[in-house]
Order: sequence, then structure tokens, then C-alpha cells
Amino acid sequence: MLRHLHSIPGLIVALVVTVIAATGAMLAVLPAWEHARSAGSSSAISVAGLAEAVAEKYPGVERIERKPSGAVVVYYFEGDVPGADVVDPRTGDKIEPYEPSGFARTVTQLHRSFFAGNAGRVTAGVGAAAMLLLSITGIMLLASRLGGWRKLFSPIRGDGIRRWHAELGRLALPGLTVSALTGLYMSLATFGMISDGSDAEPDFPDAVAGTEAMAISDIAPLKATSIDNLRELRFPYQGDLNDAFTLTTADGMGYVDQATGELLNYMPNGMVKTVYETIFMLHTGQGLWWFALLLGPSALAVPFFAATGVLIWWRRRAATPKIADNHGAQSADTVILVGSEGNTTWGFAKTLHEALTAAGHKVHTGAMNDLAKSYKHAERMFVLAATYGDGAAPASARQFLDKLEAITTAPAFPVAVLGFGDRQFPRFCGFARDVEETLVAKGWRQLAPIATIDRQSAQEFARWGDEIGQRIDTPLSLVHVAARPKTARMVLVERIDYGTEVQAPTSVLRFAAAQGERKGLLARLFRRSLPRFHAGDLVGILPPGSDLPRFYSLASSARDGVLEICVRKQPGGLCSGYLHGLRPGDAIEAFVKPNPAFRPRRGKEPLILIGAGTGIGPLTGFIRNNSGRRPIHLYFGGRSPNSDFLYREDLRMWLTDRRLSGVRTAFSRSEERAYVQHKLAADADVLRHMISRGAQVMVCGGRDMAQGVVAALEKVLHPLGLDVGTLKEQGLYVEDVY
Ligand SMILES: Cc1cc2nc3c(=O)[nH]c(=O)nc-3n(C[C@H](O)[C@H](O)[C@H](O)COP(=O)(O)O)c2cc1C
Repeated sequence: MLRHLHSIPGLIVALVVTVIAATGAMLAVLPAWEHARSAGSSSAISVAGLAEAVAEKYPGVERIERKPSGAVVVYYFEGDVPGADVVDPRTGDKIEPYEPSGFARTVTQLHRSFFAGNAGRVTAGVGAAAMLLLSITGIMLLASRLGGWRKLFSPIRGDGIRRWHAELGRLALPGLTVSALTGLYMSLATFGMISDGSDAEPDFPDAVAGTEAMAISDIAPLKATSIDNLRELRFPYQGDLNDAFTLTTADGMGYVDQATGELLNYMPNGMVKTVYETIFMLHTGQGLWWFALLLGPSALAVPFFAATGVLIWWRRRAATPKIADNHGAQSADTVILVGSEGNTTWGFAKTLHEALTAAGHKVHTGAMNDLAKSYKHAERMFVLAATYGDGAAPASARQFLDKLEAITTAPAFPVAVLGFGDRQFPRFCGFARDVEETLVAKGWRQLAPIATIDRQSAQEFARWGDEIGQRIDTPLSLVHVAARPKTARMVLVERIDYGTEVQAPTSVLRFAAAQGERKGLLARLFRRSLPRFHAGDLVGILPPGSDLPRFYSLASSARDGVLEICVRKQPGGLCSGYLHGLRPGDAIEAFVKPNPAFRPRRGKEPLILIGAGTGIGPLTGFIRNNSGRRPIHLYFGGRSPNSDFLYREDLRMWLTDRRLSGVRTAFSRSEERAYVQHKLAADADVLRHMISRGAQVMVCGGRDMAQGVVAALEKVLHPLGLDVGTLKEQGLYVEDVY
């Protein structure tokens, strides 16, 4: 709900808000510019002194205005021709003609009304209201994402665009809220919906002396007013003895009898006027030039928010499959919540949604992150959750457990959890199990105990459907046909083979984008390139005859010009066998899947890379891209230095050019019979030193190796009062384990 409140107005008014903010940022510089050009402080000069000097230099003076920047402007007539000059307040001498800049006027008009009169002014007002709504919902969203208001300033995780949208939002929020709130107030005042206090001006006095004017320098109220306090002094109409001076100061307004010097009908500013003046000052920076300079940069961030916000919305939309007949969360009798990262679980949810709809139910399907506090008409709920990392939540379910914790009363309807995972991972369906455990602990009724689906098995899903159908008295035939992922064709350009002598055939395979049939200039013009990816991301490969991708960690990044993986041939392995059979020139169908959780942190702190067998693949990608020469130490485990020492020559080269600071190897079928964890134990002091300097540990390889590494590092960390769990929480220990 909150997200819709943020994204829908955001999309509608992105352009309007961008124009208002960009022009606002330009206008923010003006008060400081005018302030720099103004004559400076003049508290010693009285309005009487100024008016006397001006009247002498400008016999046709109509009024004197003191601008918020401090500049004193005299408006006068020379014959019938009006003029305006900036004058020196001490002498009344002309400094320069007063000509407000055309640029400033154009930008101001664009800011206030888009050059479209009243319709434009209404649009600007709506824009200010939307900006206020976006600021408030944006910060509420961020607080809920970070786990509460108290964590509002904790580090923000996530990929580039989302993270920067939130980081910058947090910084710009105070400025944007002030600008939006004050802008909205001023818009409402423009349309008379809020009073600006100007209707409370004093009436012209019923009677004035009407006799000859006294010398201006002797008029007491003008003598008592410093020009710092002056807003405007209107002179009596020339030769009209029944007219009076009109004096407007920061505090109020009144009339001054030109014959007696008496202050008549003075009216101090009321509350409404004072509030308006303050809001005007806060919004425009007129009279508070440094404040405008603080607001300017916040406004400048708005075009960035608009662009990244639209991109985030678009990506989320593209990633969420369209589900027909999707009822609202509060009107549905059946709620399906989905936790997915790679989108395949959405496909299963869609099949379930369609079957339930066909059986006459009103079904709502949404992301687990959108768990509502209550569902008015729900009679049952299904939670379909995939698992990532080391039993962690997928992207569309990261906030689920926090939201669930916040619900204090268990609902009346029952819930069934269905986990999606892969038995090769140590924590098979670990996240779905955590969800089930929490639901049970919080007293939610079970519709059925948790069930699991291994590697997107359509058969297991159909069996689960049969069981659920019996429980809800609605026969469910769940025939799930997996959507074939969108792939690109890639051609094998190089392969290097290792490990046959030690019964661990392993190949480094390098692919380039397939170029199709075009030849010559056309081929050069329409050259296909590889998709964008980083080392450590995953490539999903479809072996012939299967729509179920197998994932491999990438050992290169797109800028290396090739897509590189390191594959060990598994006995009976469909995909690894297929890949090992490829010859240069053969093509595969593949797609890239980002894996931002397994990337080196930015910075200069050391990296400790630990990998065994093909696990060295992504680690070499990090080393190859280490152009900043941060210290990188690699621990590599294999079987025999003569057969499966993967990347041996590359490592030697990287040591020479200092992309790599040190390598430790451990071979299990050599004389030393060592594993990487033995080398870690032997290097305990050095490792402690690096970890206490903020080093990040990155582990890639098989499950057993990863467990051995954890055990060895626990011992290394113990004297520091640290453990692997703490490092993981801080993002200083990351794994890519299979
Ligand atoms: C990087 C990665 C990590 C994974 N980690 C686990 C895991 O720890 N436990 C598990 O059971 N499955 C794991 N899986 C398997 C996925 O949960 C499974 O493929 C699921 O069907 C994906 O659903 P989705 O496409 O909707 O995200 C992992 C898959 C990938 C690509």
C-alpha cells in the first residue's frame, strides 16, 4: 500500500516535479547572488535620512522599496516616464538602473505557473502536494525497509539504483519537505484558500492635517525606523496635501501625516501575516539567502529521484508476471504471497491462481513483501517462497519476517507454506522453513504442514495441489508448464582443460556473443554484444531438451569481453556433460542473473579469497578486475598441482603485476595432503591482522569445503572476540556455495 502511495503519484507527476525542483534549484542561487551585490548592512541609517536624501536626488520619487537582499530601489517619475534605480542608502545616489534579470523572471514564471496562467499555477500546487506526499511516503518506506524508525540511518543494502535512490532520499528529505510544504502553502494562499494576511491592512485615515508638509528629516516615525526594518515607503502624491506617507515595515503598516509627522492607523502584522512572511522567506530564501543555498541541492536531487524512481518501477513491473483476474488484497477470499528472486516461483503462483479462480475463488496474488496487517475477506493463505544464499530470503520477501513480527494477532484463516529450493544447497528451502516456524510460533493456523519443491519440479507441485485440493474441498489440477527463460546465443571461443589425471575433469570455458548470419558492414553495424554482468554473477544455461536452467558462477565481467565459467564434469551431469562436449564454435543458449550478494565491497581494505576446485572461477574475476591494486590474498585448494591447478599461469602473472598480493595453495592428492582450511589455520596471525583492518572474506566452492573454512576461521577469529556470524551480518563474510 505504502509503496503504491509512493510510486503512483511519483510516476504521474515525475515531470512536473522535476521542472519545479530544477527551476527551484536555480532560483535558490538568486538570493545569495543579490545579497553578494547589495550594499551591505545599514542599521545606522534611519528611514527619515534615506527618504530625505532620495527626495533631494529624485524630485519625482513615488516609493522606496528595500528588497530582501538589502538593495534599496527608488521608483520615480521623470515627467510621465517611470523609472527605477538601485541607490546607495547612505547618500541616495544612483548606483545602477534597477532591472530584474530576464532569466530570473523566466525561471520564476516556469517555476510558478509553467507559463500557463492559472492552470499552470494549479499544476504547480498539485506538484508541491505530490512532492510532499512523495517525501513522506518515501521516508516511511525506507524506515519500514530498514526495520523501523530507529534504524533509519543504518547502512542501506541493495543494488546500485535502488540504493542511491534511498541514500540520496535520506539526505534530501528535510530540504524537500520544507520546500514542498511551504510551496503548497503559498499555492493555497495564491488561490485564496489560505489567507496571507494582506486583507488585514489598515484603512487610510479619515482625516489628515492637510497643511504644509514638514521637513522629512524631522518626521519622528521615520526617524525611529531603521532601514533594515523597512519594506516600503510610499510618498504622498506630489502637491496633494491630503495625502500621507504609507510606511510598511517588517512589523506592520501605517500612515504618516506629512504635515504633523504623526503615525496614523498603524496596524502591527497579525499572526497570519507573520506566518505567511516566514513561509515566504523559507521557500524563497528572500531575506535568508544561506537557507536557500541549503535547499537548492535538495531540489537538484529531484530529477535524479524521478529518473531512478521510474526505472525502479519499470524494473519491478517487468519482473512481476502479469496475473489475470487478480483481486484486491482486501476483497479476495484466497491470498497467495510469493517470495521470488528469479521469477520462476511467480510462474507457479500463476498456475495456482488460475486453478483457484477457475474453481470460483476470488484470488489475490502479491509479493511476500506486501504482507498486509489484515485481510478482510480472506479464508485461506498460501505462501510460496524460494530460498537464496545460505537459506536467506529472496528479493520479493526480504521484509516479510519483519512485517510478520509486527502483526500481533494471528488471523482466523489458515495458511500453507510451499518452499521452492534445490536439494544441492545445504539449507534446502531454508527460508520457507523459517517462515513456517515463525508462523507457527505466532499462533497462525496451518492449512497444511510445509511442503517443498525441489528444482521447480512440476510433478511435486501437482502432488501438493492434489493434497491442498482435498483440504479445501476444491479439486485442484495444477499443471505447471515452466516458461522458458529468455536467453541469448553465445559461442564458445576458447576452452582450457584440467584435472583429467585426478578424475576431476574441469574446463575453463570462454564464450562470446553469437553474431548471426550478417556479413561485412551490416555485421559490424549490428554487432551483438554480451549482456552486462559482473564477476560473481550467475549464468543460467539451458542444456538441449530442457527448459530448466543450470546456474554457474561467472569468472569474468562484461568488460573482459568474454563470458567465462569454470565447470567440473559431474558423473551423469546433464548440463556439465553437455558443456564438456562443446568445441570452439559451438553455441549455447544462456542468460545472466545478477548475484549482488557475492561482490567485493568497495574500498581499499584487503580481500581474502578462499576457493576450492571450480570455486576459484569468480575469485579470478575479482583479481583480474583489481586495477586499484587493493591487497588480495588467495587461498586455493585442488587435488594435484600437476593436474588441476586452475589458472596457474594467470595467477603468476597477477602476482607479478600486483593485482594479487599472495597465493596459498593446498593440494589433497599431493604429498602434503592439505586442504585450504589447514592453510588458514597456519596463517592465523596474518589473517587476524587483515580482518582487524576490515578485510572482507569471500568463499566459493563446495559445501564441505565451506564448512571446513567456517570451522577454521572460527578459531582464527576467537582471540579477536569475533565470529563468522558477526562478519556475515556486517557483509564481511560472503559465500557462494554449491
Ligand atoms: C544463487 C542461488 C542461491 C540459492 N540458494 C538456495 C538455498 O540456499 N537453498 C535452497 O533450497 N535453494 C537455493 N537456491 C535455489 C532456488 O531457491 C530455486 O532455484 C528456486 O526455485 C528459485 O525460485 P525463483 O526463480 O522464484 O527465485 C538458490 C539458487 C540460486 C540461483
